[in-house]
Amino acid sequence: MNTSLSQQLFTRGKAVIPGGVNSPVRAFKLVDGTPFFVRSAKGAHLRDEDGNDYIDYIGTWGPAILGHAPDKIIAAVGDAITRGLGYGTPTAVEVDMAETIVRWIPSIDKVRMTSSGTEATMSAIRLARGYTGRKYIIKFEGCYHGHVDSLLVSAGSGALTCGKPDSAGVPDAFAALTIALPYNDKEAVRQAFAAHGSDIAAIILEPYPANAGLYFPKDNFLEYLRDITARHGALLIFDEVMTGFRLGKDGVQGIHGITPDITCLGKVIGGGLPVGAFGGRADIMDCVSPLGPVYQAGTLSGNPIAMTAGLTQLRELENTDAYSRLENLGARLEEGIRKALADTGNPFTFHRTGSMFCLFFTAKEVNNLQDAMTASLEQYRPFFRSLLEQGVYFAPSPYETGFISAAHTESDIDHTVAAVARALKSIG
Ligand SMILES: Cc1ncc(COP(=O)(O)O)c(C=O)c1O
Ligand SMILES: N[C@H](C=O)CCC(=O)O
Repeated sequence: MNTSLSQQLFTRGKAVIPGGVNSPVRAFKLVDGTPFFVRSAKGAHLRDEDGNDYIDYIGTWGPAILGHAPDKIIAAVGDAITRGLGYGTPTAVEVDMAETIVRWIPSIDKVRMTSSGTEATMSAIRLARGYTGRKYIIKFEGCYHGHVDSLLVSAGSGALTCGKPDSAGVPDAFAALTIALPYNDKEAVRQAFAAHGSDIAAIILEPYPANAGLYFPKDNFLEYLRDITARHGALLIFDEVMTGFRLGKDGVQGIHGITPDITCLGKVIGGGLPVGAFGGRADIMDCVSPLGPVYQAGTLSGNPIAMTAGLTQLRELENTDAYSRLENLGARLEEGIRKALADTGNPFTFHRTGSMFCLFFTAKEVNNLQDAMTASLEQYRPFFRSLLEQGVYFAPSPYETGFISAAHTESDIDHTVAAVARALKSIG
């Protein structure tokens, strides 16, 4: 595979952009590689500057649930830009977007749009502190909530990939207000509330953690968190930036029948453009400025082009059989990968829910960050490289989740399964 143009661009990029990338996980640092530079994308495929084609399982890190550049989103955005790129005034499409989110997610009475998932989680914890008048936030090790100062404590995703789960630049005084606990550990949560109960403003979590691999709640962990927060007057914040509208219309909360107080959204609701949102119960959301004392704002928040892209994507999800297609494609991939693992005698752990999946290079059951860290990086590296050389793009880090889009074809999936089988054989 010729990647000379990508290599030249990376050299130029590194001279003027830290690490040559605008978000660390793109740098291929952990897999000792050179990132490919994308020229165009359509459906489930990426084309790089050298003309190589890849079946993509990153999907812009989640937003591209219908695949890249879906015709309907491109047409809607094309139409919207003829009326201007943004006005800094309220628009009809923002109201349509808010009504759609409120209709799909029963725990949300009111919602405020932001320009990223980071802004959504940052605003949500400020709101929780403002509403409760308390200072501590509980998060879980390996969960990633964007690059919010006080949430870059035991963080997943690029922070974990780059070996910096506790970022430099976060004052000790901020980090001291974040209590990081192991996911799925009810006893640790109980002890934190026993020690600090009346000072805990909120628990924030990815209900299905997907930034240190992908793992799931067990033994009614989410129900336990709902109960203990309610008993102590703390808020429960579900960060569904990744899972919201990806796993169905009402996210993980819908799957488990849990009502969080605040929900953070992003990725899919932007249709590929920069969007985030946080929403929840009316009495909590009414604490947000201009109604209440918690300040929150954004020059480009609710940008009409981004709202148009996101709303078009949500309507497509509502009006087509996309979720059942995603489940079928996911099941096909899972069956193929499990067979490849069995055929090659590899005992690795594979997790999937709907269109999200993760292969851990460990035989251990994975229920938290510590389990996820037992996965072998030495095996992931050549596995990743072998796939890439076969034109299949999995995440350049074992701590990220794979995404399938409704634009993947059965033949894409079968090609991928064959590539995975060859990659597994090649690592022995
Ligand atoms: C669960 C979760 N929360 C928050 C974020 C932050 O979103 P963004 O990168 O749009 O700021 C991300 C991804 O980056 C995420 O996966
Ligand atoms: N895992 C991250 C978000 O979900 C990856 C996106 C990024 O940080 O660039």
